[in-house]
Amino acid sequence: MRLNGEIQPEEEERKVTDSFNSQTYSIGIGFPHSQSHDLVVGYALTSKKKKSFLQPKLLCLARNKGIFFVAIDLNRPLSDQGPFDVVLHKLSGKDWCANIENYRQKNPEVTVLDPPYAIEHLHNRQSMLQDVADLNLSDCHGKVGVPRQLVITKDPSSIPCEVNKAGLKLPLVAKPLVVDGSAKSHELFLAYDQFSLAELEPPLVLQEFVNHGGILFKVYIVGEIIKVVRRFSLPNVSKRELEKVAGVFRFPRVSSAAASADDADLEPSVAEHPPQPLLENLARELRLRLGLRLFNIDMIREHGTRDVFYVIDINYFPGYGKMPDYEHIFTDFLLSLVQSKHKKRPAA
Ligand SMILES: Nc1ncnc2c1ncn2[C@@H]1O[C@H](COP(=O)(O)OP(=O)(O)OP(=O)(O)O)[C@@H](O)[C@H]1O
Ligand SMILES: O=P(O)(O)O[C@H]1[C@H](OP(=O)(O)O)[C@@H](OP(=O)(O)O)[C@@H](O)[C@@H](O)[C@@H]1OP(=O)(O)O
Ligand SMILES: [Mg+2]
Ligand SMILES: [Mg+2]
Repeated sequence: MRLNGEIQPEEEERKVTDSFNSQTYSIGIGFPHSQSHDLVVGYALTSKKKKSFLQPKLLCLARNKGIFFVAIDLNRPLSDQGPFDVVLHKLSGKDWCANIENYRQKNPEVTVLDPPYAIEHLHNRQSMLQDVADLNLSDCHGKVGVPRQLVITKDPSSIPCEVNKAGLKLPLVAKPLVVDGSAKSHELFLAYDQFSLAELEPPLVLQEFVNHGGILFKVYIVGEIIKVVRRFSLPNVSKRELEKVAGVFRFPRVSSAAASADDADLEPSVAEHPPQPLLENLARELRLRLGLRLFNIDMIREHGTRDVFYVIDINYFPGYGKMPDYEHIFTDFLLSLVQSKHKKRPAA
């Protein structure tokens, strides 16, 4: 069976191979299990996301489990397409948000991952961390907070004074306030003195830099599943360095690199993952409060402590393609959505 618009593993394989001009790897294409109802997942994703997420290994496994991925045609009304059981989306723009929200309300039987108003909450670096700050999570397994931060919306010349008034400690990480998927919204700076910050362009968030031994934990959430990976991050800034250096310095997307720090030879006190019960608490609370099922959390451990953690970033529908075992985790998650829907349905 081929659904209208369904992406085939072999098609995706060809595309991936063509675009990277790399070695072709062969994938066995199985037949869907005979199930009373296959699961149709409509997707609306950027081409970058399609490439990283819809990998042949995901499409193959999905097909074997009776899950079919179908591209949503953005030039046709959503109501004319499908029917879908699930809609996966990550696209920017007000039109798309209005469109998908309207579809969601008219089709309550379709699971839209996730509601656009909930995703919107993560598009601002102040609102994205508000729920973590409100949580004030501190239990016997550790403490999770957010670094102190200040929002600057206008007049960069007022920054030095605002930073003093707020009593923020240097160095500071300057981040664009709005995260809209553009490269610019990931342009970050490290500021060693408050005067140089006047060079930057608001709207910005100025966040205290927390020494964390150069290692960051990416906590991926897929529904109820949590998967943690280690990534390289910025090194500690010593007092001596802070006294000697002045200025603002742009730094690269160090922790987004596919190279994982999982196999690196690290100091155990830096490398040790955050305690599982703490992560479970945090993930459960954020899932509920944010109303999202697909996101990741960037977490760091304050250097020299065992159990003081900070959340510095939350991302919607992150790069799951880099998460080990993502194809199994994701297909199981999609199937669980339908199973829980059937359970909820009252007996006829
Ligand atoms: N407050 C902080 N203290 C220490 N390091 C930080 C802090 N904020 C950011 N960093 C470092 O800068 C990196 C990028 O910051 P952040 O994750 O906020 O940006 P982003 O552009 O949203 O990244 P992503 O690619 O994860 O979306 C972090 O992964 C971490 O290495
Ligand atoms: O670049 P990747 O695909 O790996 O995914 C990154 C993703 O980019 P994409 O959604 O365009 O793919 C980013 O989204 P935007 O903020 O730019 O919207 C953000 O979520 C990063 O945190 C992800 O990296 P990860 O946190 O998983 O390392
Ligand atoms: Mg980040
Ligand atoms: Mg981010």
